[in-house]
Amino acid sequence: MSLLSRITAPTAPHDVARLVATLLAHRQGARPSAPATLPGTAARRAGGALPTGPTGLGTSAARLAARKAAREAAGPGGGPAGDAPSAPAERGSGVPPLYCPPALRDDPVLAQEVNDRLVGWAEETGIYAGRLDRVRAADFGRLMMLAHPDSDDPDRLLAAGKCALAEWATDDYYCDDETAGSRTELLGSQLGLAYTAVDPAGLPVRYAPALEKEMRDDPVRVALRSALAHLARYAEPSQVNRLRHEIAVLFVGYGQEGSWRARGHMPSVHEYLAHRQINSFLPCIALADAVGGYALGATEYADPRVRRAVTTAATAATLVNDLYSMTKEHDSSDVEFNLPLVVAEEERCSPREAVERSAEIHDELVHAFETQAAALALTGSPQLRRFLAGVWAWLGGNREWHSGSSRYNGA
Ligand SMILES: CC(C)=CCC/C(C)=C(\C)COP(=O)(O)OP(=O)(O)O
Repeated sequence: MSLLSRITAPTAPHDVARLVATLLAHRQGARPSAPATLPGTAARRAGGALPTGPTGLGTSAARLAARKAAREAAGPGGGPAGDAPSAPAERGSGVPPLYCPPALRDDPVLAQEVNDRLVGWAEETGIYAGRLDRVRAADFGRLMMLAHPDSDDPDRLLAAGKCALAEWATDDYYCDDETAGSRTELLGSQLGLAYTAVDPAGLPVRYAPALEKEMRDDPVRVALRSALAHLARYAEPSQVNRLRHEIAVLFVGYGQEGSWRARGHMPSVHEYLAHRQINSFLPCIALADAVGGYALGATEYADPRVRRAVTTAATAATLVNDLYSMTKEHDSSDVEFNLPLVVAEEERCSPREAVERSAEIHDELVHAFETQAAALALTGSPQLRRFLAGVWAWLGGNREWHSGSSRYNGA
């Protein structure tokens, strides 16, 4: 069975029939049963990861500051009683069942090979120095294995893993981990130089060595440059260029979050959701074809309908991150943002209601992608069909990884 044929309802054999069934189910408000849920994601333990406090105009900045102060006062892992699902055994278990495909394969041997090589590479670049045990435990190799089931090639998976880890390191080092040295006032300067690692600046000869030194002196920039070089062994220039574009967009998102942090701004739900489209896993998802060993053409990738579908999927995948990382973010001494927090703030609802509402929003986006992808598959190229199937598979692998990774489950 092709990956694509698993995107839509399995009962209807014909593509058009499947599309009609999907559209009708959505229009009638029926809730198609989700594909089999994956181990560890079904528990519905209510958590209180969100704060209560004063409401009304102008109070969100105060709440941000108060939350940060409370976390600092509570110390590592601490928090007001009943304010978060912070007991390690409960971590990740407050996530409601999500409408999300299952991971299409589990190959621990392949995952470990990719992970070992990825950690070795991280050590060479200098990212996460002194924290490599945590990187190993988070098992980004497993994420690549789960999210790209149409490649058994560890080196292709490694190339994608390097890109992902370098993008994550950019976030950790520059944006939201003060223990890794992030400082909001430096964010724009650092992102500007980091982008140069991805899209080299052609300087006059006299100035090139100084810039080259800047590139080599910073582990994040070393990692970004090295990751793109590895990917270029497998990707066509148009695919590398696609990644550059997605990384540029990602960096805009990093800057937006930095601006919120700097001025103590709590975004509205619509503002946050638009942000989560750009500060998202799209740079990872965009590699589905390069990792799979084929190329979706630049024109088809840029088709607004394809863009809409792919960005919708990327937002959904990133909301999975929001749901699974709530506890990690609550325990952090830094100011963090996630959808449940933003929903609770705007809707003045309980933490549990905000989590449920966030899960509904996620599900709506996955249904939307499913419908859009089914329609596109009818008229698109074989490469587009395979790509959309790859995006679907990425969603399943992503959720499976989040449900088990020590990054979110407090190992
Ligand atoms: C791999 C990649 C493209 C990452 C970029 C965006 C990113 C860091 C996430 C989508 C994860 O969000 P967040 O900042 O909340 O990260 P963690 O929860 O700390 O993993």
